[in-house]
Amino acid sequence: MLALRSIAAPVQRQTWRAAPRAAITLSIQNQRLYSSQERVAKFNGKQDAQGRYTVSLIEGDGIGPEIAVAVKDIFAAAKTPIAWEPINVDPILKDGKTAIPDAAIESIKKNKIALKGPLATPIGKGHVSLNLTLRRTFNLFANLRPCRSVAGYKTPYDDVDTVLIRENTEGEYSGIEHVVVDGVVQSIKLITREASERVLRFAFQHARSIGRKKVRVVHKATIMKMSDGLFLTVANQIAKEFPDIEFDAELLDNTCLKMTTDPIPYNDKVLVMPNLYGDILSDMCAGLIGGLGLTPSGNIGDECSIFEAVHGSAPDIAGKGLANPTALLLSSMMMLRHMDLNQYADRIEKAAFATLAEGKALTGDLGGKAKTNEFAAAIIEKL
Ligand SMILES: NC(=O)C1=CN([C@@H]2O[C@H](COP(=O)(O)OP(=O)(O)OC[C@H]3O[C@@H](n4cnc5c(N)ncnc54)[C@H](O)[C@@H]3O)[C@@H](O)[C@H]2O)C=CC1
Ligand SMILES: O=C(O)CCC(=O)C(=O)O
Ligand SMILES: [Mg+2]
Repeated sequence: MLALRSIAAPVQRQTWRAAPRAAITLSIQNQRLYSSQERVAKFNGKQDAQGRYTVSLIEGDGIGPEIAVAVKDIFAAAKTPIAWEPINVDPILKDGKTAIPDAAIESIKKNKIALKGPLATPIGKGHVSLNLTLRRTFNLFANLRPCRSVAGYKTPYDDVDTVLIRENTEGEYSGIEHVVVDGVVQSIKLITREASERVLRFAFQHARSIGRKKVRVVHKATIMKMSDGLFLTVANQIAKEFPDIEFDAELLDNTCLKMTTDPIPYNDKVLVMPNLYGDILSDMCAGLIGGLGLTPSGNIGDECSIFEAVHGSAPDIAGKGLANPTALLLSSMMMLRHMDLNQYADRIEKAAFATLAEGKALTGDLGGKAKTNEFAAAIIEKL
C-alpha cells in the first residue's frame, strides 16, 4: 500500500466575501432539490433487521470530517434509518495505477450507496484524483448538480434554479497524458459514443422526471470538432427518443456569459455537457447563489451512487470549524430521496432551509459568525 496523500502542495485560495443579508425571497416549499420522482437510476439496497440501510461513508480531507460530523449529528437527531459504514480510500497502487483499496470497493458495492466528503488531489505530480477514480471505478456516469437560490441569502439573482448534468467518466478528465518529447506533452480528451449516449439519455430522462421540457447541450464543437462533435451528434440522436422534450445546444463560452448576466432563463432547462465544462460551470453556478457551501451533487451509476458536495477540501478554512455543512447535507438529502426515504429528507431539508432563512446561525461564507457545529445544532433544534 502506498500512501501518497500528504504531497498536496498549497495553492492560492480565493476568499469568499459575504453578501449582505436581506429579506427572505423564496418560499421554503420551493427549495426541494431532488424529489423521489427525480430518481432515474434505481437504488436497491437492503435493510437490516432494525429497518436501517447501511451507507458507506468517506469523511474526506480538509473540512470533510467537520461537515460529515454535522450531517451525522443531524441524521441521528432526525432518527434517520441509516447506519454509517466509515471507509478508508487512501490510494493504493494496482498495476502501477492509483486505485481504491479493495475493502472500500467491497463496502460500496455491498451497500450500493455512499456519502462522500471532499478528497484533496495533489497538483501536478502525485496520485490521480481519488474523486475521479471513485467515479470511474463504480461507473458513476452522470454527475447531477442542481443549484437553487437559498431563501434569505441575498445575491444579485434571487431565483436561480439550474440543473447541470456532467459526463463523469471520460472527456478531458480521462487521465491519458504523456510526454511526446521534452517540452511537449499531450492530454487526450476521450469521448465515446457509449458514455455520451448514457449520460445524454440520463439527462433527457431526468428532465422528464422533474417536469422540465428542455434539454440543452453545452459544447465547443466549433473547435473540438470530432470530440464535442460526437457528443453533439449523439445528443441529436438521443433527442429523437424524447419527442416531448425540446432540445438545443449552446457554446460553452456563450453559456458562461449568459448565465452570469441572467441565469433565470436557464431555470426551465436541464444542461448536459462533457466532464470539464460541467466541473467549471457547476462552481460558477454555485457562485450565483452564495458559494460552494450550498451546492450538492450526486454521482449516479446503474449499480451504485455516491453523493457529495460540489466543493473541495477547502484547506484555507479546514480544522477551524468554519465550514458550511449545507452542501454535504443537501447531498445527503439527494441520497435519502434516491433511497426513497423522502419523509426524512423532507423533514431535515425543511429544518435546514428554515435555519438558513432565519439567518441567526449562519457560517462565515454566508456572512454569519456561527461555527459548523452551531449551525448544525440550530438545524437540530428546528427538527
Ligand atoms: N469532489 C471533490 O472531492 C473535490 C475535491 N477538490 C479538491 O479540494 C482541494 C481544494 O480545492 P480548492 O480549489 O481550494 O476548492 P474548494 O472547493 O475546496 O474551495 C474553494 C473555496 O470555497 C470555499 N469553500 C468550499 N467549501 C466550503 C464550505 N463547505 N463552506 C465554506 N466555504 C467553502 C473554500 O474555503 C475556498 O475559499 C483540491 O485538492 C481539489 O483537488 C476540489 C473540488 C471537488
Ligand atoms: O478531483 C478533484 O480534485 C477535483 C474534482 C472536482 O473539481 C469536482 O468533482 O468538481
Ligand atoms: Mg470541481
